[in-house]
Amino acid sequence: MPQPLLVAAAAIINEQGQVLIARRPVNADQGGLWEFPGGKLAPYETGLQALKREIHEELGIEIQKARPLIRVRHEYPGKTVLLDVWKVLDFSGEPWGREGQPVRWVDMQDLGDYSFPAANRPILNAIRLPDQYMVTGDFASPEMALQRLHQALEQGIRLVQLRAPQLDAEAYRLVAQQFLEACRKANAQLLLNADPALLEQVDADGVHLNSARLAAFHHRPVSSNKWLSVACHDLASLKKAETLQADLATLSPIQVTSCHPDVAPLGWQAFQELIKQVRMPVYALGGMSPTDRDRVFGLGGQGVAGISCYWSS
Ligand SMILES: Nc1nc2c([nH]c(=O)n2[C@H]2C[C@H](O)[C@@H](COP(=O)(O)OP(=O)(O)OP(=O)(O)O)O2)c(=O)[nH]1
Ligand SMILES: [Mg+2]
Repeated sequence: MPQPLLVAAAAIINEQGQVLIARRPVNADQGGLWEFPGGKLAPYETGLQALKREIHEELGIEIQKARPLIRVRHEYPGKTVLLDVWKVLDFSGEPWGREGQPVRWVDMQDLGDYSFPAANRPILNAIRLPDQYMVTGDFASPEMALQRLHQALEQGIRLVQLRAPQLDAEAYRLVAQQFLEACRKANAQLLLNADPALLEQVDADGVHLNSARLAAFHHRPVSSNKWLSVACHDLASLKKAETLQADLATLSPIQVTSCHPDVAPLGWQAFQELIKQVRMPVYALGGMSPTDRDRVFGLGGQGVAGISCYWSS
């Protein structure tokens, strides 16, 4: 494999939740396209050092605090880049295009209106997805499920997967419809762990494919304006998720879990090694707690997914 060109780039988000993008010069590589500000690492620089230097040079601001968001390796004809993208949590100054480049604050939902380099698709997904992903656990009645959903939404959960293998298709549809209404009111996103065709009846934000469905599909089963989430357990399933052009994946079990106590966990090192090999936001699932998020960021993951840590009475 060719040595990639190392590039640090910043996802800078303001108090209104808008993202800062800049336009690349027309005569540059990927010229005329929009980008996340940043640039090449100088020799002996770490990603964060390069980020701070480039952002000061290009935008005139000082990064106070940032955390890793996603690392994307991409092969362009004649050039391989490894984009080390950071989420800026605090900065001082007012950004402006110091090199004459147009810069613009863009609403999250409008990012799709701009053309970015091909490498950027996973970055755009990583920016739009939260760092916690709740998967529903057991419930005795739809009322109980809704009550638990409300608790989780109150605690800040903004991405929900309705997993209910105990329900038949009709019962699942009814609960999904109620979940969708509750999620819409809370500005949260709902993914259906169900046949993707159900999206025609329940207009949720996307679907999550379990292992059986992942194996059954050969093409992306949902349109590009819906999320495609995939359950992965090893490199083969992550690669299959990439083939389906999935937007996000869960990788499990990372630790021992109460729901699958007999399955050997992957552990943190395997989590890091596996996600390096795909271009997708990946959530750590299995024996997680919200406090594991910083560790997950450091290893290149999107955040934490869980049943028991979010779905509790
Ligand atoms: N900064 C940035 N670069 C990106 C993005 N997406 C993407 O494919 N790239 C590619 C384009 C380039 O091949 C490479 C960045 O290199 P660059 O030449 O812009 O780096 P630089 O800012 O140090 O530029 P320069 O000082 O050498 O002119 O990464 C992105 O979102 N932001
Ligand atoms: Mg640059």
